[in-house]
Amino acid sequence: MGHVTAVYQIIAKREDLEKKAEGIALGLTVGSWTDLPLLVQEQLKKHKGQVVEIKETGEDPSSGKTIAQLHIRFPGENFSKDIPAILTTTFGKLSLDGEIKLLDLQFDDEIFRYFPGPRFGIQGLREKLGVYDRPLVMSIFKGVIGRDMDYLLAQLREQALGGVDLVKDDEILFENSLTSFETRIKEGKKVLDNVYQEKGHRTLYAVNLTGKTFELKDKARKAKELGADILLFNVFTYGLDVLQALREDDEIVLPIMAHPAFSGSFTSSEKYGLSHSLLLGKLIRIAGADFSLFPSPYGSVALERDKVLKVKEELVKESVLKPVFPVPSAGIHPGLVPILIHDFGKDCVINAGGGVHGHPQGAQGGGKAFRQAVDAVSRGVSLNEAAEDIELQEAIRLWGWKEAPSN
Ligand SMILES: CSCCC(=O)C(=O)COP(=O)(O)O
Ligand SMILES: [Mg+2]
Repeated sequence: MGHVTAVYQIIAKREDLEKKAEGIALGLTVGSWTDLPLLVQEQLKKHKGQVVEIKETGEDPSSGKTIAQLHIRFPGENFSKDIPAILTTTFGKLSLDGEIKLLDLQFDDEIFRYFPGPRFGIQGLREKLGVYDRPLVMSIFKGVIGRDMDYLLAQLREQALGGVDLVKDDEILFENSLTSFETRIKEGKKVLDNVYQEKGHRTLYAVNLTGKTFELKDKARKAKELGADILLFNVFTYGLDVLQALREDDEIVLPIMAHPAFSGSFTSSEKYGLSHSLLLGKLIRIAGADFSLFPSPYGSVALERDKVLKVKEELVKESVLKPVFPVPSAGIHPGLVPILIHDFGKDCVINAGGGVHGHPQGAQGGGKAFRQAVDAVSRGVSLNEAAEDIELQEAIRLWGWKEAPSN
């Protein structure tokens, strides 16, 4: 039946650590233990949680208490092999119980095989695009709420003409009468096919899958039928299991791009919630997204670099599950391309909204500037030396640039 080991960070008095750990191991599994008759203990043994390790990691400056990691093993006998059951077992009631944060869930192979992981992964997406040797560039529709289809399609065309590989809806664009989901897919496809005919450049469009949970599968199947390229999905307002259900449906078979909207409410605290690497990395991967968006260390919603790199590590590390495209996002402009490639390598998606549309030459100029920045870094040329790249130079004049460290 396997097991899951949960790693928690707690803040408590040193002398209480052991008792707390035992309390979690028993409280979330069989309840009391030493009071039970031996026969019952024998019967319940395989359901009992185990304290595997207690590791002191520091001192909380505000309270003087000890910060520690507790590693607790939960037997697979106790839960069905789905994310809601695993999260409720390991961090259900416990998440409400004082200063405790779930840092990691370590699944053994037995449990792992219940989870699909991405259907396409990095390689599958590269094959769709025919782009193998560089980071992908994605731009985001901006300012399309309240606008009609003509406006949206004109913006789509400009972005595609700039040479971006992907265009995604903004996560705040929902079903609406001016630019409905189905029309966006059908009409968007025509625009992108035209750009392909004209320029030979294929851009894929990630359409925002929204609505009531129990309508999503039908809507996603319809999207597939209409020729959608990718589904954008606000996974954290729905739940990871909904993402998994979309991934596992063999009538949908579309790449899924997980947006981090709402995830900050679970991850932002240093003392409560879940770690970024667990939520935006490991759990997104096992549930089956092909892309994971998260704040980059450098943009407008910056997250500490070490946390971001741990997210990336969970998305791409060696595993039986396919790797997920890391998408560092928010406030990205072309001048950040060198440092993003330094941190994430070529297997990432460089994603921008304002950094594309705010270019002096509009979205087309912005897309070109990003592609020029990626090409310059790939050739080993410093951005300010790529003088022939006019759009890039304009972007640098506007937003500046950040040299990557030499290591
Ligand atoms: C925190 S990741 C979200 C990225 C996103 O959805 C977005 O709209 C970013 O837009 P920006 O103009 O900051 O590139
Ligand atoms: Mg957005």
